[in-house]
Amino acid sequence: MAYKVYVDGQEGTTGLRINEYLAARQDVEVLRIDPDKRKDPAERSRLLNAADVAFLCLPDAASREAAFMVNNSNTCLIDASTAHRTAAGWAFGLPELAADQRDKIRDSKRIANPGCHASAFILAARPLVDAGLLTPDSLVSATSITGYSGGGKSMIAEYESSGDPKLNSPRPYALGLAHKHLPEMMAHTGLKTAPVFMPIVGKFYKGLLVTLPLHLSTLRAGARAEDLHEALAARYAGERFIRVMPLRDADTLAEGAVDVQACNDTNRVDLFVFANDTQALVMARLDNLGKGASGAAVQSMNVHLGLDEGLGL
Ligand SMILES: NC(=O)C1=CN([C@@H]2O[C@H](COP(=O)(O)OP(=O)(O)OC[C@H]3O[C@@H](n4cnc5c(N)ncnc54)[C@H](OP(=O)(O)O)[C@@H]3O)[C@@H](O)[C@H]2O)C=CC1
Ligand SMILES: CC(=O)N[C@@H](CCC(=O)OP(=O)(O)O)C(=O)O
Repeated sequence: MAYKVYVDGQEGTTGLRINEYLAARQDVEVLRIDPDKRKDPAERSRLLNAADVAFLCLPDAASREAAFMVNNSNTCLIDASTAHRTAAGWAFGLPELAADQRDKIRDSKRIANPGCHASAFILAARPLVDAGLLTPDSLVSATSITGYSGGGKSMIAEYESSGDPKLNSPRPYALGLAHKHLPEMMAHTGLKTAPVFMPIVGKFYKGLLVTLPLHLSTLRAGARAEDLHEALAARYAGERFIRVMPLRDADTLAEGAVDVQACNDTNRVDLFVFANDTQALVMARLDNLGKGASGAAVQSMNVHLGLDEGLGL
C-alpha cells in the first residue's frame, strides 16, 4: 500500500521540487489540491488529515495555521518553514546532526526542516563544538553565498523579470544582524552567542556556500587545521550525503576558487577545510533547494517511515 503524501504549497519553489522528487516513486501516492482551492482552509484541512505525511511549503504563518488544522494522530508534518525549528515537540530534520537524530525523526510526528544557511552552518560547526575545538562560549562569524531561489517565488521573479541592474552584482543582506536562521544555528550547535552572519545573494538560481573563518589561536589550545578536518571526517564517516573533502583540497586549490554550484541537483553537502599555520576557513556547500530544503524534507520522510534514507534522492 502506498503512503499518502500531501504537499501544502504545491505551487511554490520548495513544493514543486518536492513533487519532482516524489513523481517517480511507486511507494507514494501524492494527494493534490484543486488549484482553485489551494488556500481554502477546509480543503487544506481535509487533505492534511488524510495524509500519512504532509509537507508544509508555506510562509511561516500559514505553516503554523496548518499545524493547528491537523487533528489526528497519524499525519506526520514536515515543515519547510522557519516556524517550528526551535519549537518544543518538533524534531529537527537533519539526520546527520547527532547519533540519536534519526531516532528522533523516526519517532516524531512533527519534523522541522532546517533552513538552507542553517543546515550548512550547523553541519560545519556542530562537530567542532562536540570535539571541543569550539566551546559554547566561542564567538564565531560566517558568510553565506546563495542563489536567488532561496528567496522563493518573489525573489525569483525579481531576478528573472525586473531587469534591475543592481541585481547583477552580489548583494549582502540581513544587515540588521538578525537573520531568521540564527536561533536554529545556536540551538543545534550549542553556541551561546549568535554568529555574526552575513548572507550574500547572487545572480544565479541555486547553490549555497557557508564559510566560517577561524583564527586557530581562538580554538582549543594547540588546535591545528588537521584537528578541524579530523573532527569533520570522524563525525561524517559513513554518511551517504556528506562528503568531507581532503584537507586543503588540491583540486579546488588548483582551480583557485570554490564552485558554489557544484552540489546542485544533488542532496549532497561538501565540507572543506582550507588553512595556513594560524588561520582556517571551514566551508559547507549544498544546493539550497536540495539538502537545503526539498531534498532534506524527502530524506526526513524516508527516515520517519523507516525506508531507505536515499530513496528518490
Ligand atoms: N526556497 C528555498 O530555498 C527555501 C525555502 N524554505 C521555506 O519553505 C517555505 C516555502 O518557501 P518557497 O517554496 O521558497 O516559497 P514560495 O513563495 O516559492 O512558495 C510558497 C507557496 O505557498 C503558497 N501559500 C501562501 N500562503 C498560503 C496559504 N495560506 N495556504 C496555502 N498556500 C499558501 C504560495 O501561494 P502563491 O503561489 O499564491 O504565492 C506559494 O505557492 C518558506 O517558509 C521558506 O522560508 C526553506 C528552505 C529553503
Ligand atoms: C536568498 C534568500 O533570501 N534566502 C532566504 C533563506 C531561505 C531558507 O532557508 O529559508 P527559510 O528559513 O525561510 O526556510 C533568506 O536568507 O531569508
